[in-house]
Amino acid sequence: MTETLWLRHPAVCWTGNGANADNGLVVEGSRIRELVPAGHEPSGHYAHTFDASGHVLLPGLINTHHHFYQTLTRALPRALNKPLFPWLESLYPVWANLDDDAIHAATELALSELLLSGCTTAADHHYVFSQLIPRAIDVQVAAAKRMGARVTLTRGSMSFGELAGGLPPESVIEPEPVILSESARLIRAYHDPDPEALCRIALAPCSPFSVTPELMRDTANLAEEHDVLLHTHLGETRDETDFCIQSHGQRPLDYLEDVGWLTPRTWLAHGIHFTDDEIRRIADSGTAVCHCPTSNMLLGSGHFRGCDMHRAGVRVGLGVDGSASNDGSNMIQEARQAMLMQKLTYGADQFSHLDALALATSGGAQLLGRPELGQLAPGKQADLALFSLDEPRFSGHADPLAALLLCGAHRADHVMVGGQWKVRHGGLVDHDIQEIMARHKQAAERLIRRAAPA
Ligand SMILES: Nc1nc2[nH]c(O)nc2c(=O)[nH]1
Repeated sequence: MTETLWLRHPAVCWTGNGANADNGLVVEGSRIRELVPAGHEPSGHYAHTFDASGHVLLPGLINTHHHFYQTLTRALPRALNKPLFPWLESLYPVWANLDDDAIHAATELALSELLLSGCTTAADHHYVFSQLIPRAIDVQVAAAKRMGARVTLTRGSMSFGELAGGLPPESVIEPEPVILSESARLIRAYHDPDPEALCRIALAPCSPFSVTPELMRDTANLAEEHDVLLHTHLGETRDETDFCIQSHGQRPLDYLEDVGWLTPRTWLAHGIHFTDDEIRRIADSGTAVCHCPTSNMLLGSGHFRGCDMHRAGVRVGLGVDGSASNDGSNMIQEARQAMLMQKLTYGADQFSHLDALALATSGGAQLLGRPELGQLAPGKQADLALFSLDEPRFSGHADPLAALLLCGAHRADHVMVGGQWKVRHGGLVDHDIQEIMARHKQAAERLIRRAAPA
Protein backbone atom coordinates (compact mmCIF):
# COMPACT_ATOMS: atom_id res chain seq x y z
CA MET A 1 0.00 0.00 0.00
CA THR A 2 1.23 3.53 -0.78
CA GLU A 3 2.24 5.59 2.26
CA THR A 4 -0.49 7.84 3.66
CA LEU A 5 0.13 10.92 5.74
CA TRP A 6 -2.38 13.23 7.48
CA LEU A 7 -1.02 16.76 7.79
CA ARG A 8 -3.25 17.87 10.61
CA HIS A 9 -4.31 20.98 12.50
CA PRO A 10 -2.68 23.74 10.42
CA ALA A 11 -3.26 27.30 11.66
CA VAL A 12 -4.76 27.91 8.22
CA CYS A 13 -4.95 25.79 5.09
CA TRP A 14 -5.51 27.83 1.94
CA THR A 15 -6.58 25.46 -0.82
CA GLY A 16 -6.81 28.11 -3.54
CA ASN A 17 -10.26 26.89 -4.62
CA GLY A 18 -12.53 27.73 -1.69
CA ALA A 19 -12.64 24.12 -0.42
CA ASN A 20 -12.46 23.69 3.33
CA ALA A 21 -9.35 21.92 4.63
CA ASP A 22 -9.27 23.50 8.08
CA ASN A 23 -8.20 20.21 9.58
CA GLY A 24 -5.52 19.60 6.97
CA LEU A 25 -5.25 17.03 4.23
CA VAL A 26 -4.19 13.47 3.56
CA VAL A 27 -1.36 12.68 1.15
CA GLU A 28 -1.24 9.25 -0.44
CA GLY A 29 1.87 8.51 -2.48
CA SER A 30 2.48 11.47 -4.77
CA ARG A 31 -1.06 12.91 -4.56
CA ILE A 32 -3.55 14.53 -2.24
CA ARG A 33 -6.15 11.91 -1.30
CA GLU A 34 -8.59 14.05 0.68
CA LEU A 35 -9.12 17.42 2.31
CA VAL A 36 -10.16 17.31 5.98
CA PRO A 37 -12.74 20.00 6.91
CA ALA A 38 -12.99 21.65 10.35
CA GLY A 39 -14.16 19.26 13.07
CA HIS A 40 -13.52 16.18 10.91
CA GLU A 41 -10.95 13.39 10.78
CA PRO A 42 -9.82 11.67 7.57
CA SER A 43 -12.50 9.38 6.19
CA GLY A 44 -10.09 6.56 5.41
CA HIS A 45 -6.99 4.95 6.86
CA TYR A 46 -3.77 6.91 7.32
CA ALA A 47 -0.45 5.44 8.39
CA HIS A 48 1.29 8.59 9.66
CA THR A 49 0.49 12.05 10.96
CA PHE A 50 2.35 15.33 10.65
CA ASP A 51 1.63 18.08 13.17
CA ALA A 52 1.06 21.22 11.07
CA SER A 53 -0.11 23.36 13.99
CA GLY A 54 1.27 26.89 13.97
CA HIS A 55 1.74 26.68 10.20
CA VAL A 56 0.05 28.17 7.17
CA LEU A 57 -0.41 25.42 4.60
CA LEU A 58 -0.42 26.44 0.92
CA PRO A 59 -0.16 24.79 -2.49
CA GLY A 60 3.51 24.81 -3.52
CA LEU A 61 4.36 28.13 -5.20
CA ILE A 62 4.95 28.16 -8.97
CA ASN A 63 7.63 30.38 -10.48
CA THR A 64 6.98 30.93 -14.19
CA HIS A 65 10.04 32.90 -15.25
CA HIS A 66 13.65 32.70 -14.13
CA HIS A 67 17.17 32.71 -15.55
CA PHE A 68 18.98 30.43 -13.10
CA TYR A 69 22.42 31.25 -14.52
CA GLN A 70 22.00 34.87 -13.45
CA THR A 71 22.45 33.84 -9.79
CA LEU A 72 26.17 33.92 -10.76
CA THR A 73 26.03 37.64 -11.56
CA ARG A 74 24.03 39.12 -8.72
CA ALA A 75 24.60 42.73 -7.71
CA LEU A 76 27.41 43.07 -10.24
CA PRO A 77 28.78 46.64 -10.17
CA ARG A 78 28.98 46.94 -13.98
CA ALA A 79 25.22 46.20 -14.25
CA LEU A 80 23.90 48.35 -11.41
CA ASN A 81 21.44 51.22 -11.92
CA LYS A 82 20.84 50.53 -15.61
CA PRO A 83 17.66 50.01 -17.62
CA LEU A 84 17.18 46.81 -19.64
CA PHE A 85 19.25 47.39 -22.81
CA PRO A 86 22.42 48.83 -21.18
CA TRP A 87 21.98 46.28 -18.37
CA LEU A 88 21.97 43.42 -20.90
CA GLU A 89 24.89 44.93 -22.85
CA SER A 90 26.95 45.06 -19.66
CA LEU A 91 26.19 41.41 -18.86
CA TYR A 92 26.32 39.56 -22.21
CA PRO A 93 30.16 39.54 -22.25
CA VAL A 94 30.21 38.06 -18.74
CA TRP A 95 27.60 35.41 -19.57
CA ALA A 96 29.61 34.48 -22.71
CA ASN A 97 32.05 32.74 -20.33
CA LEU A 98 29.50 30.42 -18.70
CA ASP A 99 30.54 26.77 -18.66
CA ASP A 100 28.92 23.48 -17.64
CA ASP A 101 30.13 23.67 -14.02
CA ALA A 102 28.70 27.16 -13.69
CA ILE A 103 25.32 26.11 -15.13
CA HIS A 104 25.16 23.10 -12.83
CA ALA A 105 26.04 25.15 -9.75
CA ALA A 106 23.58 27.92 -10.68
CA THR A 107 20.72 25.48 -11.27
CA GLU A 108 21.28 23.79 -7.92
CA LEU A 109 21.60 27.07 -6.07
CA ALA A 110 18.54 28.69 -7.67
CA LEU A 111 16.38 25.61 -7.05
CA SER A 112 17.59 25.44 -3.43
CA GLU A 113 16.68 29.06 -2.90
CA LEU A 114 13.27 28.55 -4.52
CA LEU A 115 12.46 25.40 -2.53
CA LEU A 116 13.42 27.17 0.70
CA SER A 117 10.96 29.95 -0.17
CA GLY A 118 8.04 27.52 -0.68
CA CYS A 119 8.35 27.09 -4.45
CA THR A 120 7.86 23.58 -5.80
CA THR A 121 7.74 24.24 -9.58
CA ALA A 122 9.96 26.57 -11.60
CA ALA A 123 10.27 27.51 -15.25
CA ASP A 124 13.77 28.48 -16.30
CA HIS A 125 14.64 30.46 -19.43
CA HIS A 126 18.19 29.61 -20.45
CA TYR A 127 19.13 31.47 -23.62
CA VAL A 128 22.94 31.82 -23.50
CA PHE A 129 24.75 29.15 -25.52
CA SER A 130 28.35 29.21 -26.70
CA GLN A 131 31.11 26.79 -27.59
CA LEU A 132 31.70 26.45 -23.85
CA ILE A 133 28.10 25.37 -23.17
CA PRO A 134 26.51 23.87 -26.26
CA ARG A 135 24.47 21.55 -24.02
CA ALA A 136 23.46 23.76 -21.11
CA ILE A 137 19.93 22.28 -20.88
CA ASP A 138 21.28 18.73 -20.49
CA VAL A 139 23.32 20.02 -17.55
CA GLN A 140 20.24 21.72 -16.09
CA VAL A 141 18.16 18.55 -16.43
CA ALA A 142 20.74 16.62 -14.39
CA ALA A 143 21.00 19.32 -11.72
CA ALA A 144 17.21 19.73 -11.43
CA LYS A 145 16.81 15.97 -11.06
CA ARG A 146 19.30 16.02 -8.19
CA MET A 147 17.34 18.79 -6.44
CA GLY A 148 13.93 17.11 -6.85
CA ALA A 149 11.98 20.28 -7.72
CA ARG A 150 9.51 20.24 -10.60
CA VAL A 151 10.82 22.18 -13.62
CA THR A 152 9.90 23.41 -17.05
CA LEU A 153 13.28 24.02 -18.69
CA THR A 154 12.97 26.22 -21.72
CA ARG A 155 15.45 25.94 -24.60
CA GLY A 156 16.15 29.61 -25.13
CA SER A 157 18.10 31.08 -28.02
CA MET A 158 19.69 34.18 -29.51
CA SER A 159 20.42 34.45 -33.24
CA PHE A 160 20.11 38.17 -34.06
CA GLY A 161 23.56 39.59 -33.24
CA GLU A 162 24.76 43.19 -33.25
CA LEU A 163 26.34 42.86 -36.71
CA ALA A 164 22.87 42.22 -38.14
CA GLY A 165 21.24 44.98 -36.05
CA GLY A 166 20.32 42.97 -32.92
CA LEU A 167 21.44 43.66 -29.35
CA PRO A 168 23.66 40.71 -28.28
CA PRO A 169 27.31 40.39 -29.31
CA GLU A 170 28.30 37.65 -31.78
CA SER A 171 29.92 35.64 -28.94
CA VAL A 172 26.51 34.56 -27.60
CA ILE A 173 24.48 33.96 -30.75
CA GLU A 174 23.98 30.59 -32.43
CA PRO A 175 23.17 29.51 -35.98
CA GLU A 176 19.42 28.95 -36.36
CA PRO A 177 19.67 25.38 -37.74
CA VAL A 178 21.60 24.40 -34.59
CA ILE A 179 18.96 26.03 -32.35
CA LEU A 180 16.17 24.13 -34.09
CA SER A 181 17.88 20.74 -34.15
CA GLU A 182 18.93 21.09 -30.50
CA SER A 183 15.39 22.10 -29.54
CA ALA A 184 13.98 18.97 -31.19
CA ARG A 185 16.65 16.77 -29.58
CA LEU A 186 15.90 18.15 -26.09
CA ILE A 187 12.15 17.63 -26.45
CA ARG A 188 12.71 14.04 -27.52
CA ALA A 189 15.20 13.39 -24.73
CA TYR A 190 13.57 15.10 -21.75
CA HIS A 191 10.01 16.35 -22.28
CA ASP A 192 7.60 14.38 -20.12
CA PRO A 193 3.91 15.08 -20.84
CA ASP A 194 2.76 12.89 -17.91
CA PRO A 195 0.65 14.78 -15.31
CA GLU A 196 3.14 13.68 -12.63
CA ALA A 197 6.12 14.94 -14.66
CA LEU A 198 9.07 16.44 -12.84
CA CYS A 199 10.64 17.75 -16.07
CA ARG A 200 9.13 19.38 -19.12
CA ILE A 201 10.77 21.22 -22.00
CA ALA A 202 9.45 24.38 -23.70
CA LEU A 203 10.95 26.50 -26.50
CA ALA A 204 11.99 30.08 -25.83
CA PRO A 205 13.66 32.36 -28.40
CA CYS A 206 14.79 35.23 -26.20
CA SER A 207 13.29 38.57 -27.31
CA PRO A 208 12.44 40.63 -30.42
CA PHE A 209 15.88 42.27 -30.27
CA SER A 210 17.86 39.02 -30.00
CA VAL A 211 16.22 36.56 -32.44
CA THR A 212 14.92 36.85 -35.99
CA PRO A 213 11.26 36.59 -37.04
CA GLU A 214 12.23 33.48 -39.06
CA LEU A 215 13.45 31.73 -35.91
CA MET A 216 10.23 32.70 -34.11
CA ARG A 217 8.16 31.15 -36.93
CA ASP A 218 10.24 27.98 -37.18
CA THR A 219 10.16 27.55 -33.40
CA ALA A 220 6.37 27.94 -33.32
CA ASN A 221 6.08 25.18 -35.95
CA LEU A 222 8.41 22.93 -33.97
CA ALA A 223 6.41 23.50 -30.77
CA GLU A 224 3.21 22.63 -32.63
CA GLU A 225 4.78 19.48 -34.05
CA HIS A 226 5.91 18.27 -30.62
CA ASP A 227 3.05 19.79 -28.59
CA VAL A 228 5.25 21.80 -26.21
CA LEU A 229 4.80 25.36 -24.89
CA LEU A 230 6.39 28.56 -26.20
CA HIS A 231 7.94 31.29 -24.09
CA THR A 232 9.61 34.65 -24.78
CA HIS A 233 10.17 38.15 -23.36
CA LEU A 234 7.65 40.67 -24.71
CA GLY A 235 6.31 44.09 -23.78
CA GLU A 236 9.04 44.60 -21.17
CA THR A 237 10.27 48.13 -21.96
CA ARG A 238 9.58 51.16 -24.15
CA ASP A 239 13.03 50.57 -25.71
CA GLU A 240 11.78 47.19 -26.89
CA THR A 241 8.67 48.79 -28.48
CA ASP A 242 10.87 51.37 -30.26
CA PHE A 243 13.27 48.64 -31.40
CA CYS A 244 10.41 46.52 -32.78
CA ILE A 245 8.97 49.44 -34.72
CA GLN A 246 12.38 50.36 -36.16
CA SER A 247 13.63 46.83 -36.93
CA HIS A 248 10.47 44.87 -37.63
CA GLY A 249 8.13 47.73 -38.61
CA GLN A 250 5.59 46.62 -35.99
CA ARG A 251 4.64 47.05 -32.35
CA PRO A 252 5.67 44.01 -30.25
CA LEU A 253 2.23 42.41 -30.16
CA ASP A 254 1.71 42.77 -33.92
CA TYR A 255 5.13 41.19 -34.38
CA LEU A 256 4.12 38.34 -32.06
CA GLU A 257 0.95 37.72 -34.02
CA ASP A 258 2.76 37.95 -37.35
CA VAL A 259 5.24 35.21 -36.35
CA GLY A 260 2.43 32.89 -35.24
CA TRP A 261 2.88 33.21 -31.49
CA LEU A 262 -0.41 34.79 -30.38
CA THR A 263 -1.81 31.45 -29.22
CA PRO A 264 -2.66 29.57 -25.99
CA ARG A 265 0.66 27.72 -26.43
CA THR A 266 2.56 30.91 -25.53
CA TRP A 267 3.35 32.52 -22.21
CA LEU A 268 5.11 35.88 -22.23
CA ALA A 269 7.53 37.25 -19.64
CA HIS A 270 6.79 40.80 -18.38
CA GLY A 271 3.97 42.02 -20.68
CA ILE A 272 3.96 45.61 -19.44
CA HIS A 273 3.72 47.93 -22.44
CA PHE A 274 0.43 46.94 -24.04
CA THR A 275 -2.52 49.14 -25.02
CA ASP A 276 -6.10 48.33 -23.94
CA ASP A 277 -6.76 46.85 -27.36
CA GLU A 278 -3.61 44.73 -27.18
CA ILE A 279 -4.64 43.39 -23.75
CA ARG A 280 -7.99 42.40 -25.24
CA ARG A 281 -6.24 40.62 -28.13
CA ILE A 282 -3.97 38.77 -25.68
CA ALA A 283 -7.04 37.65 -23.72
CA ASP A 284 -8.98 36.61 -26.83
CA SER A 285 -6.04 34.59 -28.13
CA GLY A 286 -5.51 32.68 -24.85
CA THR A 287 -1.89 33.85 -24.65
CA ALA A 288 -0.64 33.99 -21.04
CA VAL A 289 1.62 36.47 -19.23
CA CYS A 290 4.11 36.16 -16.38
CA HIS A 291 4.42 39.18 -14.06
CA CYS A 292 7.90 39.84 -12.60
CA PRO A 293 7.37 42.73 -10.16
CA THR A 294 10.81 43.02 -8.55
CA SER A 295 12.67 42.96 -11.84
CA ASN A 296 10.24 45.50 -13.33
CA MET A 297 10.96 47.84 -10.42
CA LEU A 298 14.73 47.27 -10.36
CA LEU A 299 15.18 47.89 -14.08
CA GLY A 300 12.55 50.65 -14.03
CA SER A 301 10.68 48.80 -16.80
CA GLY A 302 7.18 49.99 -15.91
CA HIS A 303 3.91 49.13 -14.15
CA PHE A 304 2.37 45.77 -15.01
CA ARG A 305 -1.37 46.16 -15.69
CA GLY A 306 -2.39 43.12 -13.64
CA CYS A 307 -5.93 44.20 -12.75
CA ASP A 308 -6.68 45.20 -16.36
CA MET A 309 -5.32 41.85 -17.54
CA HIS A 310 -7.43 40.04 -14.96
CA ARG A 311 -10.60 41.91 -15.95
CA ALA A 312 -9.91 41.15 -19.63
CA GLY A 313 -9.49 37.44 -18.83
CA VAL A 314 -5.76 37.06 -19.49
CA ARG A 315 -4.12 34.11 -17.72
CA VAL A 316 -1.45 35.63 -15.45
CA GLY A 317 1.26 33.97 -13.34
CA LEU A 318 4.21 35.17 -11.28
CA GLY A 319 7.97 34.96 -11.78
CA VAL A 320 11.04 36.10 -9.89
CA ASP A 321 12.88 36.73 -13.21
CA GLY A 322 16.65 36.24 -13.38
CA SER A 323 18.75 36.82 -10.32
CA ALA A 324 20.68 39.62 -12.00
CA SER A 325 17.56 41.79 -12.06
CA ASN A 326 15.89 40.79 -8.81
CA ASP A 327 18.48 39.74 -7.39
CA GLY A 328 16.92 37.01 -5.28
CA SER A 329 14.92 33.89 -6.14
CA ASN A 330 12.37 34.04 -3.36
CA MET A 331 8.82 33.23 -4.46
CA ILE A 332 6.94 34.13 -1.28
CA GLN A 333 8.64 37.52 -1.29
CA GLU A 334 7.76 37.90 -4.97
CA ALA A 335 4.08 37.34 -4.12
CA ARG A 336 4.36 40.20 -1.62
CA GLN A 337 5.98 42.40 -4.27
CA ALA A 338 3.14 41.64 -6.70
CA MET A 339 0.59 42.58 -4.05
CA LEU A 340 2.33 45.87 -3.25
CA MET A 341 2.88 46.78 -6.90
CA GLN A 342 -0.75 46.19 -7.89
CA LYS A 343 -2.03 48.11 -4.84
CA LEU A 344 0.24 51.01 -5.78
CA THR A 345 -0.94 50.95 -9.40
CA TYR A 346 -4.69 50.43 -8.86
CA GLY A 347 -5.48 51.26 -5.21
CA ALA A 348 -5.38 49.42 -1.89
CA ASP A 349 -8.78 47.75 -2.36
CA GLN A 350 -8.13 46.46 -5.88
CA PHE A 351 -5.65 43.64 -5.25
CA SER A 352 -5.45 41.55 -2.06
CA HIS A 353 -2.97 39.12 -0.51
CA LEU A 354 -5.27 36.34 -1.78
CA ASP A 355 -5.04 37.68 -5.33
CA ALA A 356 -1.24 37.58 -5.01
CA LEU A 357 -1.32 34.01 -3.68
CA ALA A 358 -3.57 32.97 -6.58
CA LEU A 359 -1.04 34.43 -9.07
CA ALA A 360 1.76 32.50 -7.37
CA THR A 361 -0.12 29.17 -7.35
CA SER A 362 -3.07 28.41 -9.67
CA GLY A 363 -2.06 31.28 -11.99
CA GLY A 364 1.34 29.67 -12.53
CA ALA A 365 -0.17 26.20 -12.94
CA GLN A 366 -2.39 27.50 -15.75
CA LEU A 367 0.55 29.20 -17.51
CA LEU A 368 2.62 26.03 -17.47
CA GLY A 369 -0.27 23.79 -18.55
CA ARG A 370 -0.25 21.92 -15.24
CA PRO A 371 -3.87 21.59 -13.98
CA GLU A 372 -2.69 18.99 -11.47
CA LEU A 373 -0.68 21.68 -9.62
CA GLY A 374 -1.42 25.01 -7.94
CA GLN A 375 -4.38 24.05 -5.75
CA LEU A 376 -5.07 21.67 -2.89
CA ALA A 377 -7.75 19.18 -3.91
CA PRO A 378 -8.16 15.40 -4.06
CA GLY A 379 -6.24 13.94 -7.00
CA LYS A 380 -3.89 16.94 -7.36
CA GLN A 381 -0.16 16.44 -6.88
CA ALA A 382 0.99 16.70 -3.27
CA ASP A 383 3.09 19.84 -3.80
CA LEU A 384 2.83 21.78 -0.55
CA ALA A 385 4.48 24.61 1.36
CA LEU A 386 4.13 25.17 5.11
CA PHE A 387 5.15 28.47 6.67
CA SER A 388 5.73 28.86 10.40
CA LEU A 389 4.42 32.05 11.98
CA ASP A 390 6.72 31.67 14.96
CA GLU A 391 8.98 34.60 14.11
CA PRO A 392 9.17 38.14 15.46
CA ARG A 393 7.91 39.54 12.14
CA PHE A 394 4.53 37.81 12.63
CA SER A 395 4.09 38.50 16.33
CA GLY A 396 0.74 40.19 17.03
CA HIS A 397 -0.95 39.26 13.76
CA ALA A 398 -4.72 38.60 13.64
CA ASP A 399 -4.98 36.84 10.26
CA PRO A 400 -2.32 34.19 9.52
CA LEU A 401 -2.87 34.19 5.76
CA ALA A 402 -2.76 37.97 5.42
CA ALA A 403 0.23 38.06 7.78
CA LEU A 404 2.19 35.81 5.47
CA LEU A 405 2.41 38.52 2.82
CA LEU A 406 1.87 41.67 4.88
CA CYS A 407 4.55 40.82 7.45
CA GLY A 408 6.94 39.57 4.76
CA ALA A 409 7.38 35.78 5.06
CA HIS A 410 10.63 34.82 3.40
CA ARG A 411 11.27 31.21 4.28
CA ALA A 412 9.13 28.07 4.21
CA ASP A 413 9.49 25.68 7.12
CA HIS A 414 8.50 22.49 5.28
CA VAL A 415 8.07 21.83 1.55
CA MET A 416 6.83 18.72 -0.25
CA VAL A 417 7.05 17.88 -3.97
CA GLY A 418 4.96 14.98 -5.25
CA GLY A 419 4.57 13.57 -1.75
CA GLN A 420 8.31 13.76 -0.92
CA TRP A 421 9.66 16.16 1.68
CA LYS A 422 12.29 18.43 0.13
CA VAL A 423 12.52 20.97 2.97
CA ARG A 424 12.13 20.19 6.68
CA HIS A 425 12.55 22.71 9.49
CA GLY A 426 13.79 25.35 7.08
CA GLY A 427 16.58 23.19 5.60
CA LEU A 428 17.03 21.03 2.50
CA VAL A 429 16.36 17.36 3.22
CA ASP A 430 18.64 15.79 0.59
CA HIS A 431 21.45 18.33 0.26
CA ASP A 432 24.01 20.33 2.19
CA ILE A 433 23.21 23.96 1.38
CA GLN A 434 26.69 25.07 2.50
CA GLU A 435 28.25 22.77 -0.07
CA ILE A 436 25.92 24.02 -2.82
CA MET A 437 26.75 27.62 -1.89
CA ALA A 438 30.51 26.96 -1.82
CA ARG A 439 30.47 25.47 -5.34
CA HIS A 440 28.25 28.27 -6.58
CA LYS A 441 30.46 30.98 -5.10
CA GLN A 442 33.55 29.47 -6.74
CA ALA A 443 31.76 29.28 -10.09
CA ALA A 444 30.67 32.93 -9.79
CA GLU A 445 34.21 34.04 -8.93
CA ARG A 446 35.64 32.10 -11.89
CA LEU A 447 33.09 33.67 -14.21
CA ILE A 448 33.86 37.22 -13.10
CA ARG A 449 37.63 36.60 -13.30
CA ARG A 450 37.26 35.44 -16.93
CA ALA A 451 35.23 38.46 -18.00
CA ALA A 452 37.07 41.39 -19.57
CA PRO A 453 37.08 44.53 -17.37
CA ALA A 454 33.88 46.60 -17.73
N1 LIG B 1 14.43 40.97 -17.44
C1 LIG B 1 15.09 40.44 -18.47
N2 LIG B 1 14.71 40.78 -19.72
C2 LIG B 1 15.39 40.26 -20.77
N3 LIG B 1 15.24 40.42 -22.09
C3 LIG B 1 16.20 39.68 -22.67
O1 LIG B 1 16.39 39.59 -23.97
N4 LIG B 1 16.95 39.04 -21.76
C4 LIG B 1 16.47 39.39 -20.57
C5 LIG B 1 16.83 39.04 -19.24
O2 LIG B 1 17.77 38.27 -19.00
N5 LIG B 1 16.11 39.60 -18.23
